[in-house]
Amino acid sequence: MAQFGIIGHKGRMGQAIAAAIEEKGHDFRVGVDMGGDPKPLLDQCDVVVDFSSPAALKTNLEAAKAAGIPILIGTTGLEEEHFVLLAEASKAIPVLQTGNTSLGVTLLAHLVKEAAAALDPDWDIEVLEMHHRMKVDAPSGTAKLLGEAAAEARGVDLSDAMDSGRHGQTGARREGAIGFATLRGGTVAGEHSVIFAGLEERITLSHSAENRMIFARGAVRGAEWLLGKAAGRYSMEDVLDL
Ligand SMILES: NC(=O)C1=CN([C@@H]2O[C@H](COP(=O)(O)OP(=O)(O)OC[C@H]3O[C@@H](n4cnc5c(N)ncnc54)[C@H](OP(=O)(O)O)[C@@H]3O)[C@@H](O)[C@H]2O)C=CC1
Ligand SMILES: O=C(O)C1=N[C@H](C(=O)O)C[C@H](O)C1
Repeated sequence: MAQFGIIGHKGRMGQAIAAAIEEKGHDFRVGVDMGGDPKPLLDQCDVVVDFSSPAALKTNLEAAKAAGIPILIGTTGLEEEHFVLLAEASKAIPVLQTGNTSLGVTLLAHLVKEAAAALDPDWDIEVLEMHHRMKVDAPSGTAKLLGEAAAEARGVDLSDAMDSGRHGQTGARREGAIGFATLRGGTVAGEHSVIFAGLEERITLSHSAENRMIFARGAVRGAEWLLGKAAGRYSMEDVLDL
């Protein structure tokens, strides 16, 4: 049994993770929310999961480092500056960051990588996602993760290839672009499709989250896996040994 800390514990994911921790027979030790200081609390924990806000990342990494415990970060909407912080923290503690902790999406990313590597570069790649009306960032962390998988297989940088938010007189599709389209509405837990559009044929690889417990269970599995690991930067692919 491990002692868990949850940052963002009153949120949608925080609540689901508390349920998944109990389901797996662990102990939910401390919860941190907006305005709370994680530093003194994390001393009581073996591992911490963070599903809060990009603005909280620096403080959360510092608190995990001070407590000397692994941290799993599921927060999305991260920018370049946050990835620099993650790299720095991973020199001192085990850090797993991912836009999607579900086992299904982790496998999907693997399949996207294989498909993008196998298909000729004239197959256009588009990523489509839909989430609930309360989601605050776009494209989703998962959409970016899937785009990264495709970009890596093609040997390009996603920041160069990304084409997001088309509107108006866009001109013809840019050669080699990886396009992103975002839908928001209702209570959708998470829908992602990667479409490979060739000449007169199309392949679509998709994942549907029916409930956010899939993310919560994956987060607990990832956190369990981090216990006892050496300092370093880890992914869900490491957890599944893909
Ligand atoms: N990687 C994955 O598999 C998944 C990732 N996510 C991501 O997780 C994050 C949270 O999602 P969700 O639970 O739906 O969002 P919610 O808004 O429901 O929850 C966020 C929680 O974090 C708290 N919070 C906000 N700012 C801070 C801060 N500075 N310090 C500490 N706590 C803070 C909020 O408190 P308050 O309400 O007081 O502001 C709230 O309790 C998002 O980035 C989302 O995209 C979601 C699902 C799966
Ligand atoms: O905010 C959400 O809800 C989700 N966020 C993650 C993302 O941005 O991809 C993962 C999941 O799809 C749900």
